[in-house]
Amino acid sequence: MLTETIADLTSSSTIAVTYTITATITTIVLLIALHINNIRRSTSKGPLPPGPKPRYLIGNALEIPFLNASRRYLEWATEFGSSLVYLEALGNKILILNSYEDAEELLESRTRIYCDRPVVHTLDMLGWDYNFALYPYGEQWRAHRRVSHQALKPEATHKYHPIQLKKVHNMMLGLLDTPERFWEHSKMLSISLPLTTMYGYEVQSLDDPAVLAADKGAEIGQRIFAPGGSLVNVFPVLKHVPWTWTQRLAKESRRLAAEMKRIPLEGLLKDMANGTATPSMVGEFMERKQTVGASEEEERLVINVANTVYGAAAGTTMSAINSTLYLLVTHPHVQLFAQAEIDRVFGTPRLPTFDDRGSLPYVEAIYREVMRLYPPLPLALPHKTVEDDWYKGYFIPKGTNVSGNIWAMNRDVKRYPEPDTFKPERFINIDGSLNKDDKITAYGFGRRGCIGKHVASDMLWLTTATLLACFSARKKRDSQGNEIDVDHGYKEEGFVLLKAPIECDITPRSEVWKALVEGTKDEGYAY
Ligand code: HEM
Repeated sequence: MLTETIADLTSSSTIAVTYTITATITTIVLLIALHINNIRRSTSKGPLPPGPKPRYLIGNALEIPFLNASRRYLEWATEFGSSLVYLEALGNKILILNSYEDAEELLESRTRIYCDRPVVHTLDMLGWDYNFALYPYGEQWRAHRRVSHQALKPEATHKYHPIQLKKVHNMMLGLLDTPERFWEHSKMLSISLPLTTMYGYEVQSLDDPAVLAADKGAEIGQRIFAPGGSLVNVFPVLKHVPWTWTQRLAKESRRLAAEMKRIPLEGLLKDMANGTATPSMVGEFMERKQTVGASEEEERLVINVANTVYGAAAGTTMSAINSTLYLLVTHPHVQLFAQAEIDRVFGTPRLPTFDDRGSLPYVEAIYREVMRLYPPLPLALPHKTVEDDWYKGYFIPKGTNVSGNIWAMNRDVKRYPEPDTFKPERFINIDGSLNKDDKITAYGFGRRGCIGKHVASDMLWLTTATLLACFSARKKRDSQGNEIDVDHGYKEEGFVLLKAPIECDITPRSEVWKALVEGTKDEGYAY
């Protein structure tokens, strides 16, 4: 007993000593590296773009915003009179592009230089090494992007139309039953669509184990990725130190990531064995594997893509749908105008289909304007330069993390007068047709731009058109008949822009529209 206790004490004191030595060496190495970096900064190959003055050694580490970052960067752009804003934090170089022209030139025309991603040191610890959206530029990223391109290219997206129609109709049925739970219906649609298209997996409720695993995993990821969230982000060597807070969370995250893969895959294999599988990307691959064979590497790629898509699609889609409802409720005249367009084009009531997209320019303009005003990822995802570059007389060092500030570029008063006002008509010509401003910056830029943008665009358009056709959404009224204002809050935490839930009345436009929605129950109501 005594020997065991002594052995325990000895091993814990050995660990403590190892930990202290590692931490001390790391700190010294880092201080030297930061000092060298400081010297290099002042002897760089040209002036760096303007930005807040860096402090000795730590640079702008104390100024990097975590909450509402895109707005803070726009303020700096105004303060320094420059669309380019440059910061440095603990050796990390950061460039923010606040104008569309800069993003177009650097991230699109010079995409070869700007197509890398910053290294995320906690990626493998978290079990997120499947997520190719965060991969550095290189062969692994290219292989994953090729697989996803096959599944998500414009010519392939019509495959998903029947399932998108069914899921949107399911959401409308949910709104008939429990309109006050709009936020849950929107989450259900945003989550169930990628799981169905990738695995043929039908989510039954928001308590589905695959959904819970993904939700909890994303929450842990947010905590660890957040600035100051984990010291491993700053001192990668700490990855190897056991029994830390990060290690404990990372272990749980790895378990959840494994569950996220296992649950839908097992469901798919069972459905295939029973002959009940619905078409899906992983399902198609598994069939090919069973008939003509496929390597383990090919299987790894396909499963990685399926899980990346799930993570990339759910939060972004939900953000856009929630903004759509908020903007329609707060702009009733826009709703009425769109409904008049739908009634005029349809003649008699019927549910919208994808074939209607070209005939409803005002509905299209609403989609464009929602994405302009509230881009779901206001700073997109950071790119990284693979070599030195020069632009507008400034030097942009190799290894700089470059973010396109979509929030700021969409508020450029020269391109969009009254930029904070929701005005779908800014996309409409005098003759009622759509103008040529169809580049939706919300999907990002260049080679790293959103690969799912065609699927996302179809989904968001259909949801907007069907919601407008079937329902009216209005502010609630108090007992005196006065309108109750909605919560106008937004929170930009980490990468995603989140709309605070609003309370409103969502009612069918008439008994005819209600009957049309009810008629979709035959398609199969999943929740
Ligand atoms: C409203 C919906 C969506 C928005 C606003 C959105 C936006 C974005 C943005 C801004 C990026 C980063 C682009 C950059 O680095 O310049 C991105 C990347 C990505 N998106 Fe989306 N996205 C949406 C939906 C989807 C969907 C539905 C899918 C899949 C079906 C998807 C898959 C991806 C993937 C895989 C990447 C990483 C691309 C890479 O690094 O190569 N996204 N998205």
